[in-house]
Amino acid sequence: MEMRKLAYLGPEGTFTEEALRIMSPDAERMPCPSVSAALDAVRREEADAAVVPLENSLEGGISSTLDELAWGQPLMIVAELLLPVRFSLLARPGTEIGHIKRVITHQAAQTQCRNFLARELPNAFVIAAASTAAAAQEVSLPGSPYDAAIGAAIAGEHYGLIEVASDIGDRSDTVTRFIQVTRPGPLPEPTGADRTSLVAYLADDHAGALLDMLSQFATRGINLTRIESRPTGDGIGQYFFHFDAEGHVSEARVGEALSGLHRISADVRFLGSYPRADGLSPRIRRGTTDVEFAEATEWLERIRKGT
Ligand SMILES: O=C(O)C(=O)Cc1ccccc1
Repeated sequence: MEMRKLAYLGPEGTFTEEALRIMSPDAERMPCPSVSAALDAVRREEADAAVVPLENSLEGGISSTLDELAWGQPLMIVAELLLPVRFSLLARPGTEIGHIKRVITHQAAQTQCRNFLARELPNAFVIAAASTAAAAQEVSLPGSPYDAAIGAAIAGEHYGLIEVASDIGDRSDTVTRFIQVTRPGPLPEPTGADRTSLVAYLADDHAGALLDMLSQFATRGINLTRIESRPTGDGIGQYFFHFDAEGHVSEARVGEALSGLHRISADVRFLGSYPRADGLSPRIRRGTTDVEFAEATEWLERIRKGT
């Protein structure tokens, strides 16, 4: 079998690379300079799949990924992974913490190390990089204007930096959710512990418009694991919604909720049904099993035929 080629948020040494190595240890790796570049590599068929960060337990959704999935040529999530992340302060050998004035890192890392930065480096400027490894690489360049990077300890090793401080995250139990994305195709088989992701755009703005969308899930007994509003770009107050729901679209209650959502929305983009990394199965409410949906459909057919 030909080796699968996986694009990811690079360069070498990102947390995303760590996630990719766990998800697909045998794949060929294609580091990309941004989430957009990784997803576009899949769209252009230069890669079979991409691994990108989606969500963090401290910060919520990673906006760049959410927006990339919502617009452009559709892509489909086929797998997810939860990865605990630990941050280190990385600098060129010989650097003392007292001399660090300019720090570079990924925005998600900055937010997760906010307390450390306020306490230990209150006067340092923090500059955003495309990834934590891009930041480490930048600090390693001769004549770099940056004194330190925040990233994985392994990125420090890779780019010849030392760990000035380790485990500097505000919480030690922070987890990041990474996804593997392909071009639309056959769905992963249902496992009984699945997640379905989608985005929905409002048909018309009215009181209770979001409640109407949520009701589609609620009346079918579907628990949501994430909901996020993102601006459409059309002006202040114009939003669309990301939903992660428990279950697989092949299950009746999830399918019915999605058709209901389709009826009341301007557009629904299906982003995939795939196994949950935590393996948790939903509690299925009475009256929402596949058997009960099938019985109800048969009953309706009988009364319509008058039999
Ligand atoms: O920049 C990285 O290394 C990434 O993979 C993105 C990221 C940044 C901070 C926390 C989790 C993921």
